[in-house]
Amino acid sequence: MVGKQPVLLCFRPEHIRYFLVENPRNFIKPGTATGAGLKLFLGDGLLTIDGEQHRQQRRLVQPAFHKHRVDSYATTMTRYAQETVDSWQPGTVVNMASEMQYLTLRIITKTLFDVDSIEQTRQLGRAFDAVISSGPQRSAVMGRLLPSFSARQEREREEGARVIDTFVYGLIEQRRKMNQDTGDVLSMLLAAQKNEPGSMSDKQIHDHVLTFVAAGHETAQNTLAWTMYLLSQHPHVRARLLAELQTVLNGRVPTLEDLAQLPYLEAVINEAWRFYPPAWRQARMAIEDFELDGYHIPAGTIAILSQWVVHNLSDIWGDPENFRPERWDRQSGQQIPQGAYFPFGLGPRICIGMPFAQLETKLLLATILQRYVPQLAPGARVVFQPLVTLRPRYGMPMHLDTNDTLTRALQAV
Ligand code: HEM
Repeated sequence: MVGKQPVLLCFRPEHIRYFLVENPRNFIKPGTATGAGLKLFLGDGLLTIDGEQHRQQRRLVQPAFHKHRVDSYATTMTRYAQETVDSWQPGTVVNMASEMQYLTLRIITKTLFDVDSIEQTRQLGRAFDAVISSGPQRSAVMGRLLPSFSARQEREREEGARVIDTFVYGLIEQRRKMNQDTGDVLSMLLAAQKNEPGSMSDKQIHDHVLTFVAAGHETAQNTLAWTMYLLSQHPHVRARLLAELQTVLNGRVPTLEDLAQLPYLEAVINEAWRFYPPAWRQARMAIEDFELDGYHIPAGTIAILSQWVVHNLSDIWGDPENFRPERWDRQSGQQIPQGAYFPFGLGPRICIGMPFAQLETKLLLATILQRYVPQLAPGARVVFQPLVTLRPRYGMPMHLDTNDTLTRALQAV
């Protein structure tokens, strides 16, 4: 019990399957019932609605995330990644967490909403930081276990939320005035509003836009920062990855077509998602009583499902403490039972942005590593901050070694 709230901690793959794949209709997101947690910030976006409303809205927005559509974003992703890399100076230290936040925010606002303003992106990044840093305080269950935040943090959160709201409503307004289909997600939402009266309120569009921007960059930025950290701590893995990139790309910018030739790149990112899952826990609340493992569990119970824990079970993974991309090798890798690995969730509410994130993280990492081999800066403190996502608490200061290091790294193996 947490206070008067019955809570169930579920840490086995079969439990993950039970809640997410086999019985999703008996469970809702706790925040949608209590109005707490992410619901406070994201309102009625796809992440924070349930039942029939969720099924209807997911059907409406799904086409924007089909693979062929997402694939068409590849050149924007690599172009922006190159611009970021061009802005760096060899031999300096950058905070990789905020660099990746800026880059992934730029990509999401450009690809999904056709917005490209450097100043606006920086401002939005700061606003999201302020809002997300105060996230757990308001979460339905976890917030009660964590210390309260100060009045100053609360003011910063409110100011952050205001900046984000102004951006989103401004975007909708601007697009309405243009009255033109630009083929992006926002056009699709506005068209649905026009063609299917009652399907989409203005507030609903606002909440979708906000959700896509928030969910679409926060998790990807963490993936990239953690993956670069892991590579800097595992020179053998890094050397093998750099060798693959050199063989296939030989210094040129990666394209969509190249990705099929880069299986180790994919394995490194899959392993990073196992090791440091950006979404480290999910929660579900029972609508009706249910039976699990012979126990009768009452309606209203909140189940916490944790990627962080399940991705580290030694009877499943053998050596979970080792960062070992080889376990993802298609021929010689491990057999992984369904429910043991779920960085994007599972079942009907699996992350709608998964194809986007898979494409983006591979292209960005490959583009960056063509030019730089980032090393953790001396004296950097790397500490987890498990908020809505798993963030590095003090950022990720990294020294930008150039590709000469590549030769040395390869020789070191
Ligand atoms: C590494 C990147 C990402 C990770 C690890 C991730 C993880 C997740 C997880 C675990 C869920 C399920 C949450 C739950 O059911 O409780 C989810 C849902 C969702 N994600 Fe992602 N995500 C990522 C990238 C993205 C991107 C790029 C977008 C949008 C462009 C996005 C949009 C969403 C949305 C809208 C949902 C709600 C889907 C629904 O309930 O129907 N995510 N994500």
